[in-house]
Amino acid sequence: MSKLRLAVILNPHSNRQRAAHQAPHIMAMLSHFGLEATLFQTTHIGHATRLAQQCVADDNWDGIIAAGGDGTINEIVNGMAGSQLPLSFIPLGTGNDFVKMLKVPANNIVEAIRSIATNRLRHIDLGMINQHWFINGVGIGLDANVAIEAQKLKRVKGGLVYIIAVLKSILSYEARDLLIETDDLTLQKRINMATVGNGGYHGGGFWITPESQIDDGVLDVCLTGDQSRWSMVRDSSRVRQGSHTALPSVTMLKTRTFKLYSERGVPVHVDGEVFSASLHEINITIQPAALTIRV
Ligand SMILES: Nc1ncnc2c1ncn2[C@@H]1O[C@H](COP(=O)(O)OP(=O)(O)OP(=O)(O)O)[C@@H](O)[C@H]1O
Repeated sequence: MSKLRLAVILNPHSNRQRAAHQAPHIMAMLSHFGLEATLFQTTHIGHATRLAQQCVADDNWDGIIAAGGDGTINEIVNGMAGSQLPLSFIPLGTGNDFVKMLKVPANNIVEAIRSIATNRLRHIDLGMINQHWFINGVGIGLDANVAIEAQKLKRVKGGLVYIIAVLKSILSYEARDLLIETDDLTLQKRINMATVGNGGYHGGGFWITPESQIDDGVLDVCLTGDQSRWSMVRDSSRVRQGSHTALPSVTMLKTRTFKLYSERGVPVHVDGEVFSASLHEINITIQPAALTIRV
């Protein structure tokens, strides 16, 4: 069998620039495992989308490897829409939430590449929010405020960023009155946080939608009602274990469509990156088996 030709799209900026140092090791390991790879490094926000579009148009590759975190994967997926080209993952990000659904080990480049070399293909679902693809999830409200706060913490490293951002958001975010429509119901409720998951882990390891499967054709939704700041702090450890779903303040739903209207704008993150500081209308759908992955 001829060697697989793979385009590696690496974001040197991932995990506070730590990813930049990994490029030589990644290329050496790809070669070690018999893969023919070419490295493309992103130079600016949005560049991974352009590079992925170019790879699809070239018609010269057997696949793309996303070397970065969830934001990089999101940009690449948005450049690959409609393509059959398989996507693989070398997790180099801060949260690396999406790959937790794949058992691809974070911080272990050798194991990630060994797994790519086994050449197993899978079809997975993608979500779409207001004409933009997502692979892992959308966070609305407090969850998105966490992403906005995390962006501001330029000097803090690793997982600590998310812990500080979560605590700051719990102290400052005000719940909104939302109108939500799913496949089966219409809800009018004061909501602190709404998470719409294709994957199950969000915000750096919080297992917010623990029943999520990336190939089941449905979105899992977690709605958290208005609650006291103390109960939010108390419950956050339960969210890490996914045992929050039975709490009275939590509503879990499954749906293929999710619409939201809010008079007061809500902050939104998509795959962990800030999408908007204030949206009044959100339209989310699931596109079953929209992406081929090689993992
Ligand atoms: N050369 C670059 N300089 C600055 N920002 C970049 C560059 N290339 C890409 N980016 C932006 O960096 C963002 C964050 O990258 P990424 O998600 O890979 O890392 P992370 O935030 O550390 O990880 P995670 O999302 O898993 O927590 C991407 O959404 C992308 O827009």
